[in-house]
Amino acid sequence: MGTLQLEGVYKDYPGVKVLKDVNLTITEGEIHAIIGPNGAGKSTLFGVMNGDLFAQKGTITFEGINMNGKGLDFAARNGVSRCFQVPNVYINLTVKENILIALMSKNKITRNKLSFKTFLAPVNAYEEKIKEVLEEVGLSGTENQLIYELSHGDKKRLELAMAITLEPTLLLLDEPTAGMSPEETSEAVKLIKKIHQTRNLTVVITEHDMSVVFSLAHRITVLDRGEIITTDVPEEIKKHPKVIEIYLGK
Ligand SMILES: Nc1ncnc2c1ncn2[C@@H]1O[C@H](COP(=O)(O)OP(=O)(O)OP(=O)(O)O)[C@@H](O)[C@H]1O
Repeated sequence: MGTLQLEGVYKDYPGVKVLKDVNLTITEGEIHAIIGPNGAGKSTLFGVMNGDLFAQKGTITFEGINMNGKGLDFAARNGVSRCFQVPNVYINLTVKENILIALMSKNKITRNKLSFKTFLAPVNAYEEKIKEVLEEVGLSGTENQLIYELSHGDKKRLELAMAITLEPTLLLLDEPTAGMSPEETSEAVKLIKKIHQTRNLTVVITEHDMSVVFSLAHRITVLDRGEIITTDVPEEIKKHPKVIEIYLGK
């Protein structure tokens, strides 16, 4: 459970070759960080990992299931959830309604199959679950707030709540602390650690903030111009010449 395998993966956009022969195993239960300079292909790699993007060559399997290009819904149904750099939340709805949408999609209830009355009915049934998940991410009491009233950090917490509502075994977090204040960043690190532990998850993050990477990751993969330079434990990564060149400017 929870192992993601990429073998010989190539991903091009029209006229741009991005991922080149990517071979990577994300091991069950680890927190694995993907780092690299801007444009290295980190977001593209994420898109390929959860089937949002189709890799022209290679295989992507999660728990033995082929994920390549199968789409976000397929990934979510098979235990893979993703949070985006810019929180992917419904801005015209309340916090509670956002969680409700995630819960309903998990239970395959689609709005167009239901009358408005029955669409609203599950709210009561899910009330307890909504409360629990908001408490888990530190958003208790915000149920009826509209999204524009939330701080950036709280929008990220809400997106995380929506992702874990889907009960994934693999959670992909694309720059989980981007745009956060130092206080929000340190809270986000604590929250990711807690959720990883209590939910027994495999987690992959991309992140530019090396203090976040080194406080979270068990293993780190360095990506440069679409190629994996190395995958190793943090102590070794800190000594790697390419990492020193990119991140410490030497
Ligand atoms: N939809 C697209 N069409 C064409 N080229 C794209 C597309 N998306 C990304 N690229 C290009 O692919 C390369 C890798 O982009 P990607 O966003 O994956 O890198 P990244 O490492 O996540 O960068 P950053 O750290 O800036 O977010 C870049 O050269 C980018 O311009």
